[in-house]
Amino acid sequence: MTSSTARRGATARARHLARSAGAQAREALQPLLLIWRGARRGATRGLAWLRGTPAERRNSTLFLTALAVGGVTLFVPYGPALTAAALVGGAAWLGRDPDSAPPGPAGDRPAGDVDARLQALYDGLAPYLPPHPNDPHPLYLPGAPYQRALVDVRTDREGRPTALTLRYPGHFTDTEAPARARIEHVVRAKTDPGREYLFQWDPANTLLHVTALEPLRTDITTQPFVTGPGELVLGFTDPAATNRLIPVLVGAETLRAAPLLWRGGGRSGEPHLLAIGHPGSGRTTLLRALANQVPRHGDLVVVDATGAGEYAYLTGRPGVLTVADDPSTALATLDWLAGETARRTGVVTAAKRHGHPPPADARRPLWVLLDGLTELVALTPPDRPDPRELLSGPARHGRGAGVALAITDTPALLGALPTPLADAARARVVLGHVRPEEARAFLGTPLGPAGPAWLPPGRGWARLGNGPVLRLQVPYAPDPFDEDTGAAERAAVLAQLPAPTAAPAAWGGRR
Ligand SMILES: Nc1ncnc2c1ncn2[C@@H]1O[C@H](COP(=O)(O)OP(=O)(O)OP(=O)(O)O)[C@@H](O)[C@H]1O
Repeated sequence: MTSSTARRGATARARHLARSAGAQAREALQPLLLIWRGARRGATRGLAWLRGTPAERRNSTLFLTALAVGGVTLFVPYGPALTAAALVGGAAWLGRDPDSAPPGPAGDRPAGDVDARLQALYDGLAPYLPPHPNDPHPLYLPGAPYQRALVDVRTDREGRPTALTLRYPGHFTDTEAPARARIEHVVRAKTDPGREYLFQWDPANTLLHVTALEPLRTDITTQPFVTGPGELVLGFTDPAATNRLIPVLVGAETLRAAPLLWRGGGRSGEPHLLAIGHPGSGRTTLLRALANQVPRHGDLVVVDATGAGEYAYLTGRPGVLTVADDPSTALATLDWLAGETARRTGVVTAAKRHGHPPPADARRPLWVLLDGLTELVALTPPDRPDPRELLSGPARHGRGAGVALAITDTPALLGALPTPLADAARARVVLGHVRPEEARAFLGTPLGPAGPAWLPPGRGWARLGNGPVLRLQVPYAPDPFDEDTGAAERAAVLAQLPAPTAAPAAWGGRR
């Protein structure tokens, strides 16, 4: 052994001894550190409580506490020892390991970061929640500690807030959507703009509960989903929002995911669907995801006003009546649809009148998917009927005739819908970011969870009838004929569909 090797060995031994001595000392001092940490946390929370509580309540609570503690210390046998034990026990409980400790920024590992972030949030909110002139104890004062108004803060391991409750002054206009939106905007911007938050306002207690939501999965691809007859999967949502999970294949793994199901057409409370979004938000993908599921449930008609040929792969497959992707064929198809709905309605009514079940050709579900209503209106020659008028009959009578419409468009569609269509299209989907007032007008209620600054394509919200607004991620349903589509995705789409039986006809296989 050389002398340098011997020196290195001695140094390593010395380091090892020092490390284990340090570890033993830390272990021996652990209870004291625990109590010290707990005492600091207790003091911080106590101070926050003192600052944030109105004087009358604060004084009466302090008086009662002092009375109880004094009474126990002076008059109960072993009172002083009991009081000391309670204080030490309380401090030890508060000082438990950060991960199991009661949530709160103070004393946790990334405390500096968390405190700075929460203080920035508090300071950012202060201008929007100014004190009332007569309020002697304002909740929000520039420069005041954030603990005055931000309570119940929970953070993740990186120190980012995952849940918090903020108190706001009683005079804040919490019933007005723009005022709420301003506060929600500040909270998002100052905590983590990349995350999605659920804002729950509690006007009765002047509290706002903020919860960071886990992102929805974006890796579910179109596939034969396990659904009941007549149910189509619009996409997937939060498991807590539905009472149903279905198996889905992601890569080689089978997972359980929460589907958002739409039952269109006959006997449905939401017989028709409207989806709005800006270009690139995933409207075509939503319709393709629906189209791939239809052949198992009924007949399919596709009207593609975009003319991009993104549904051509459906042409000639059993159950696909037509794929109309030029304006003239599209208008002829809608004309036929109006007549077909009237025919079915007449047949069903006559059968009922005679006490017979309606014949199969009037009952077979017919799903009509229309991509780009406004575009089709713009392309319609002046001497042809307006497509919106052609859709009014199917919208009004579709429920009884087994006809379901699913229409996508831009948010501009809102003001231009004929009443029968607007009334009957009770399944509504918003894809991507649209203006809050547009979302509110379209869904009939404000968006619940506010989206992050960036949304992946196919991400949005859905509302079925008068139900709640739910988060939605549409499954990836690419055009298998697109050269950018990967081989696995192409195979997945084609495997979902019955093989074509006919060569593409001039205007599909219209019957
Ligand atoms: N659920 C999804 N998962 C993954 N990628 C998606 C999803 N939805 C859409 N995309 C991708 O986003 C892009 C735009 O989608 P899509 O064509 O469906 O949007 P659009 O609203 O119809 O827009 P445009 O009118 O411009 O076609 C496409 O590249 C598509 O593959």
